Amino acid sequence: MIENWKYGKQTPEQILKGLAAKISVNVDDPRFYKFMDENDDLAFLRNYYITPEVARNVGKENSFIYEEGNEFYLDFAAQALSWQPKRSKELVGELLDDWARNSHLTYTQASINVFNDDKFAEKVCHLVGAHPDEVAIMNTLTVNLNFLLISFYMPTAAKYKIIVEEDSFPTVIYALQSHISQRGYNPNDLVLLKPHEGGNGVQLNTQDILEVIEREGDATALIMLSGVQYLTGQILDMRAITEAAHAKGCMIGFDLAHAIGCIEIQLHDWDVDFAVWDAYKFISCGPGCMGGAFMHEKHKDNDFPKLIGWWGHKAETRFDFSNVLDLTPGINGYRNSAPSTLSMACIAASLEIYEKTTIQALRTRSILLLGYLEDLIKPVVAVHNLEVVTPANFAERASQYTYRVPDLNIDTELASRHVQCLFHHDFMRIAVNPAYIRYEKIFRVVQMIKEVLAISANG
Ligand SMILES: Cc1ncc(COP(=O)(O)O)c(C=O)c1O
Ligand SMILES: Nc1ccccc1C(=O)C[C@H](N)C(=O)O
Repeated sequence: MIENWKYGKQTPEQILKGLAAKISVNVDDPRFYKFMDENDDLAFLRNYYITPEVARNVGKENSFIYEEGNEFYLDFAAQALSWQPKRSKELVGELLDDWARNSHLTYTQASINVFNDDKFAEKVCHLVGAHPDEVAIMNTLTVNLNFLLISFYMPTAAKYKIIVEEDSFPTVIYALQSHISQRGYNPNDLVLLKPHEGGNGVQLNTQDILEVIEREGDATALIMLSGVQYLTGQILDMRAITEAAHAKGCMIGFDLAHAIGCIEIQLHDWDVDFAVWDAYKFISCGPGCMGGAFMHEKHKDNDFPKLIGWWGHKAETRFDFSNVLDLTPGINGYRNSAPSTLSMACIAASLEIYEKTTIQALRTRSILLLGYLEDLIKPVVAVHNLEVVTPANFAERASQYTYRVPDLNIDTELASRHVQCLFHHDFMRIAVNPAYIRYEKIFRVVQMIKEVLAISANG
């Protein structure tokens, strides 16, 4: 599942221990995070982002993150929104200036962005392991999912079910149910993948999924899963599941919201039928920014039902304004409207950063950062008897660490310490953006969690 782990059989724990031994300290010693931050090949990347700051002297003098010179926020909510690239404002500003100066879209620099949205697909495709013409930059995740379900959910009397995770992000369930109802089937025709029995009540197991596909596949039209499960950070084995889906004649799609920018993905080689993502999570393109969609090139000339608009017409003749459609083959034929140039400017700013590194390098950094977090937090969660639901095997987890905090009201305490992470029910989810989180920040967030849990236990 992990394609390019440069450390052979060593776990992140072993690597970190080995590095700490080299400078004769323990992993939990502050000298270790200093050493790691000073010797980090990707440390330069964070300079391309604006560090969130707020007014400093708001009290809490006793807490050491408030020392002069320290960054204020401890940002671990990359699964909702990531830092702003410095270039975003510049590029959006250029666009706004251009718009102010020129009254007609075709005379502005904006037009260059709008008319070349194909160029953006060329830059994004390597993040999902696709060919350029298998990727379209368009809409937002749920909209793309709804568009693609029109094509990829084609139920028949004998083959009409959809397999999906029980703990899927709700939008996926809503979208699937709406399609099932519209085609006259029953929303209960969703086959829900349950967490592994005897496991921690949340994690899935590849073997279980393959068994469900074996059992239900003949009556199943579509399998729709996450690439990375949003609650646990678990990576699903997209290659194995896709193979099993196809063996049963099912279409398969993935929600990559928490996967893009975090893990290595090879949609083309794995033969995935379609995938959708948004761009405001790990890849920092800004709140509500346009996302993207993938459709395998084998479906390029499909005659599936689909929704069509003028931006799907071939670019060369789109502006002939003929009423005779000449559709762009592949996923780019699914584009309906002219893209949002403001979104494009933000995407451009973020992609400039991704061009300075590789997804393999980011994944390696993310594994080590998460390994460090795990090393530090293990004793803390053990003391409080909290259940970790992120896979213990580093190859099976993306860039998030989750544990359950039943009956512990620690979210407001953490927020008041400017720790940003996400809470869902009793899940506490700490997401680490490998593009800018430093080892020091991880050290500090664990200190905060320790402090807050101690208060909660005593209170
Ligand atoms: C796993 C997952 N899928 C889908 C979405 C919805 O994305 P959008 O708001 O772009 O439709 C989110 C987050 O908002 C998500 O975390
Ligand atoms: N778009 C948002 C707007 C507001 C608050 C959260 C979100 C999220 O994206 C939640 C996230 N996707 C999650 O994994 O819970």
